[in-house]
Amino acid sequence: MFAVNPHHTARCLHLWKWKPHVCALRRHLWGQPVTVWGGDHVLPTFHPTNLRPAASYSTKKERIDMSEYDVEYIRNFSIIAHVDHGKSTLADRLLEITGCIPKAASNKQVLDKLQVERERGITVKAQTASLFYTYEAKKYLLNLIDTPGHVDFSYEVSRSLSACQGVLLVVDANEGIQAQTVANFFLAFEAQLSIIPIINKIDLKNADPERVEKQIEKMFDIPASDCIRISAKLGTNVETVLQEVVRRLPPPKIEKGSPLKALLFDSTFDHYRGVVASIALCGGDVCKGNKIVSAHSGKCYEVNEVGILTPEEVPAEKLYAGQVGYLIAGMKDVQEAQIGDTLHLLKQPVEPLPGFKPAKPMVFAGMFPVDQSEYSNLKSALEKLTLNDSSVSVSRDSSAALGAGWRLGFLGLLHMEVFNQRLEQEEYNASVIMTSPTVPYKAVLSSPKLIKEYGESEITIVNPSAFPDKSVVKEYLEPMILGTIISPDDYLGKIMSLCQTRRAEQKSFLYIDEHRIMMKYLFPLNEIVVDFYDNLKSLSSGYASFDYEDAGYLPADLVKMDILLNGRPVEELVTIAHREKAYEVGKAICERLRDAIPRQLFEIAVQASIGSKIIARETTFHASQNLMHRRCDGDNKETFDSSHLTAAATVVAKSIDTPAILSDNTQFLSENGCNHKFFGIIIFS
Ligand SMILES: Nc1nc2c(ncn2[C@@H]2O[C@H](COP(=O)(O)OP(=O)(O)OP(=O)(O)O)[C@@H](O)[C@H]2O)c(=O)[nH]1
Repeated sequence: MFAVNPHHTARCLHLWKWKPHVCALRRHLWGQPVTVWGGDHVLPTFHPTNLRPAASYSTKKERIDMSEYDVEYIRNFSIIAHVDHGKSTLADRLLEITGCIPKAASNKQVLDKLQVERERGITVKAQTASLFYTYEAKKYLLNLIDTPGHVDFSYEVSRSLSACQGVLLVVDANEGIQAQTVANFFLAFEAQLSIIPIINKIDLKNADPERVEKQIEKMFDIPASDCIRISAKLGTNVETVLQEVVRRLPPPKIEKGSPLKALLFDSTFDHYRGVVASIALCGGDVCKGNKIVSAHSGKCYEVNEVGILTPEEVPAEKLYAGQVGYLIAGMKDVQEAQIGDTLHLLKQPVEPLPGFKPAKPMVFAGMFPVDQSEYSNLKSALEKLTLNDSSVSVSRDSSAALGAGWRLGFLGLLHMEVFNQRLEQEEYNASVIMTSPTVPYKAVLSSPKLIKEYGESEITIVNPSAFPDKSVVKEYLEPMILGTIISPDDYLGKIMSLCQTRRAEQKSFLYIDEHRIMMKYLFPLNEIVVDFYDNLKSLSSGYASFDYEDAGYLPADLVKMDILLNGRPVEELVTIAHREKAYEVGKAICERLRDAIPRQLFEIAVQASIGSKIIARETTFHASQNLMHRRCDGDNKETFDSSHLTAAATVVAKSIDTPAILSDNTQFLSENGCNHKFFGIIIFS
């Protein structure tokens, strides 16, 4: 549709020197959107001090002997909790007590190793650490998995739980049970794991552990006396946690006498060594030189290395039944390490383990290289990163304005932002343009010709520009979610009216203590995916929490809305809206585009249309109008953003045949870790 303008591309590239982040253009236009281990020879910095002195562990690559840890002395557990309730801080203390890391005030969220985790202060990738703990004169091997708290990463939690027999359910002594506490409890409960409730942050002035214990008793039917009160920050009572892990959690169930049967529950990619697979051994043992087979692909590999994480890699002579560790076996192709796969020895097949339900993407967006010559580099970066994050779905996509790219599916917007940030950071160093996110709609086709073409009558639409016309469709379906909101009852009225404006239907209502309520609502996914959580947080002064689960599809009266610039439809700006809200959405997009497109010496008509009917129109400001949109951050440094903004700027620029330069925006880090940005201006030169 539009020719690529090299002048524009060069300018965009120039702007990329600021290392842009993902922006929520949608916020603006639509009203609101592992560690990679060191090289083979990198030695672990930390080590189980109770096994060998530090001095002997500095130059040679030694192999640890894991044979003394018989299954009855093994405990595999995850730490689960609502966001910020202190999982990673508790993990730090457990690592210190067991000597995995030296005690130091600087130990802060040691297991959050990714740059994105450190910058955002949240866990996005589950992380394993093997702790060695002596209790009543017996040596125990405790395998701990620190998990993320945010709903977008609950897939990481459910995978981690498959390698465990128990969990530490951490609850903040001040905030009490929150939405993700409930969601995580049920994940553990459904997996039939033993649950140890931990009341954390008892050092806080407003801590009320008694109230939280009562909540736990009422909500989860766990006696208050089972709760352990701790301060992970100060280390108060943390040793008790270790003792209770040994006492209350069962050892792993293994198949005695079985040959190797290992669950591949996570993987990371190392540029030098290929796939580093996290495995839990349900039977048999594995060591260097073994020939193993993937039950999923039938491919055979020779094991190069096995080991444990302390949390750094420590190679082991052998891993035994019940143990959790890592395995490197020359899997070079990213498709080879299927999460949920069962590994067994060559010629000794076993019944494969049940595996995992594949992750279901909730949000889709287009991703394009800034410069098309970067396509193959970006492709390889994407392949590698998707190995570290298998919950992202990838398919090819192309756009007239943005060239060849991909359509990616994410578990939520935070997930999408984190994925992009990782792509730009770490060793991938890729510059990308992201288009506005959309949810996956479905259409039940009525046209026999189309049914034949697609090979099925129900199709999923992940790209709004491919939304089929009403004339060939029996009905449209939209994705639904069951949302859980927990809040003090003071905000009840405001929350209920917010939910009403989002087309939600209340399903249940419960007081979890005298003042806190838990409500369940059925929402269209599209209504909550972008700004719902922020609105909820701001109207409840930060006290309400929100979590959701998939609730299938329901019929909906959907329409495809085109956005026209000077009468020309712009493919990349197509959006899908509910008919009831189409006018509101169209008007908001037009107004934002009007503000976003800088003043010209001529006027630009911005219109929203459904079919041939124009439903909203705005005209851009004339150059003579003195309008100032600039916004700067606290330090008065200009920050700006590339992704969605650039997608819009590029298509807008091409639509009016003018090169674009992007300018400043502001950003803030909301409480749930979402990095939201607003852009201020697009200047055309
Ligand atoms: N006062 C106090 N603060 C704590 C305690 N434990 C954790 N914190 C603080 O709570 C904040 C969140 O702690 P994290 O350990 O990152 O929480 P998390 O549950 O791992 O967070 P996510 O991984 O993002 O879900 C940090 O600022 C910690 O310093 C505690 O016992 N007392």
